[in-house]
Amino acid sequence: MDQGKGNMEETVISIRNLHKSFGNNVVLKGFNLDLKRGENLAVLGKSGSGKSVLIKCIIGLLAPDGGTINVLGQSIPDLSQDELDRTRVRIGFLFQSNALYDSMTVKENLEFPMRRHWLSADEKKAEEKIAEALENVGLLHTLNMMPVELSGGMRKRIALARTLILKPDIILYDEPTTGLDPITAREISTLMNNIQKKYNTSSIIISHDMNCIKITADRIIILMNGRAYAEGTYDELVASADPEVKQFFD
Ligand SMILES: Nc1ncnc2c1ncn2[C@@H]1O[C@H](COP(=O)(O)OP(=O)(O)OP(=O)(O)O)[C@@H](O)[C@H]1O
Repeated sequence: MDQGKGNMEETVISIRNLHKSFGNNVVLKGFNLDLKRGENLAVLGKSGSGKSVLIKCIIGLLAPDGGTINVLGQSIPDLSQDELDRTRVRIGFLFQSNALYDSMTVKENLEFPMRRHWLSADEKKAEEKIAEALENVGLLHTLNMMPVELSGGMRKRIALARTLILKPDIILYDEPTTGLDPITAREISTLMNNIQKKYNTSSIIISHDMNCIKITADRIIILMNGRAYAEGTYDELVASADPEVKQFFD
């Protein structure tokens, strides 16, 4: 792991012995995870293995049946709705479904999270934040454009800029490159790394795109049978002789 990325020792998410079932469907059965400050962690797993359930438990959308989930020093299942909302402001999401509002300009789309969290009533400061976020994704010139005028890759960048507006400590990426051509997917992956370096953000990346994982992940956890089955860097896991691990890299 790159030790030059800041204080790698601070743990921003710690999950221990997480259990979650839906009726007889046992999804998570003793899952553990630690995410360090400034780290990009990829979670790999087959379809239906529980990656989305894990993310939903982390942001308090699903209550676990057992175990502990600590995010930025808070025990998520024990928080009141107000406390949960305050913690969620520090977590950015880039989900596949994170669509832009088609009836709003890029600028208005980026104002949206600030308005929702009643941040930055000062118009000038808000404009500076929007410009900084757009500069980070190389799209300052799109400020007054409508989403329909943008390509898929540009829309993804704008969605990422919108996530950056609130300067999150943690970014959760769910399939960030799905639906993009390989070149654009690589550009988004590189951008994810640039943002990680610039703001020392910590990320959990859920993706089936092994190129994206190779570019972005400092560490990978393979979620299988409800547990963290294997863990390591891309290079460590790609060299594994375990057929269960190998199948992800073939
Ligand atoms: N709200 C829910 N109620 C009942 N079952 C659920 C619920 N959410 C998820 N599940 C079940 O939990 C299991 C794991 O689902 P999950 O969506 O986390 O998989 P995933 O690893 O994210 O899959 P994919 O890669 O296809 O997105 C599935 O069997 C799913 O049917």
